[in-house]
Amino acid sequence: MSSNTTVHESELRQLLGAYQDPYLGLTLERAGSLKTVQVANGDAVVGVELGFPAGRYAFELAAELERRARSLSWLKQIKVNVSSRIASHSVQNNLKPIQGIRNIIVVASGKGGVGKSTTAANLALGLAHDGAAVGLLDADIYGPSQPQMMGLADEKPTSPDQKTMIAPEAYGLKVMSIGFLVDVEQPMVWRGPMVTQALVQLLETTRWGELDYLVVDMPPGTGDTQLTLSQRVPVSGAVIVTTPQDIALLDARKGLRMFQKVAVPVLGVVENMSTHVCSNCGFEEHIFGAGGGRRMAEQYGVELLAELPLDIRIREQADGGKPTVVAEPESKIGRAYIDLARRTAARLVVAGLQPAAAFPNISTEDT
Ligand SMILES: Nc1ncnc2c1ncn2[C@@H]1O[C@H](COP(=O)(O)OP(=O)(O)OP(=O)(O)O)[C@@H](O)[C@H]1O
Repeated sequence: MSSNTTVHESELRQLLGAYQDPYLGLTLERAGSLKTVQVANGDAVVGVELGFPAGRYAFELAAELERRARSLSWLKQIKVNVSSRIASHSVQNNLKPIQGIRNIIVVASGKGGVGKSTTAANLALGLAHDGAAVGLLDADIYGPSQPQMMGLADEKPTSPDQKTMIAPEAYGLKVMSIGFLVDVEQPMVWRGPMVTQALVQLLETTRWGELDYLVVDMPPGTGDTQLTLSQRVPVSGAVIVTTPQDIALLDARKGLRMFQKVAVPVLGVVENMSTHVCSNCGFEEHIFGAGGGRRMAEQYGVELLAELPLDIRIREQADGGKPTVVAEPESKIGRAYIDLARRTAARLVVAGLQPAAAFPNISTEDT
């Protein structure tokens, strides 16, 4: 290799390595994503490997890096190849990961009705949209809504061997729900330990196959059931869904505290129904005040993963069995959900690189 080539390679590596990835919030160098840089006679080939599913962003990133590289006077041609490799991230240290499932992401809320299930469905679909193998476990025992939302209300799991269950599939996702097995019209009268046991069994007896991510729609709230579940399920990270009122009433903070207690990294917060979009004129308004989610995220040192509007289409599409990411992936809201998925997966990567960054800055004395 000529010394010129070595100099060119290190110049190119330095230039591209300094690129700040918007999802990771880190440079490619710091994230360890710049895998190969080869230069021969002024022609360069670069390999970038992201730790999260990137979908179209892979092409956008490649184009951006190629554009930056063209500032180098010696460069004749460049080809940047961006790929994704999703690693298994660590789980609470007393638990064993479930074979075949690389990462379990739980979606939780401080209280009911904040849009946790809708967010979980669109997050799972967003990850799949970007190319990941994804499963969705509806653990919302008090109101299992994933069968309806995923258009699987008339489906049931099958169990040819009477020991394991084959989950129904929708939009490329394996979906398992307590709602497939119990009558959703009947109020659940199970006590905490029964709930946890049933859900752990559901998780362990489903044939998930190889999954990059299993998204778990948790029961709403932060009581004993949720706490035990967070201790029993080997979780890589948690997403907390809130509304502006939830933030004002500090319900969301209970969620942060619960995951801190069980040493599960909080990947971030989603502020749902943060604005209202008028179905007549499309006007978007902060009816509950602006910036609550951002302020809370800053205060507790967690990421604000998304701010989603209160929009009738989100409800209609979810209730109609076709959540926004599949109904309208190119719409503003569809793109916001896909962005949420990328951001969440990227936070897992960062949590692996900088473990302390994923723990909320909340004192245990706080209630
Ligand atoms: N951003 C939104 N815009 C409009 N409607 C929404 C939005 N998010 C959720 N909804 C609707 O609000 C209702 C409650 O949402 P969802 O079931 O997701 O909440 P949840 O927090 O999971 O509730 P639960 O605690 O009862 O399980 C649903 O009808 C859903 O379609």
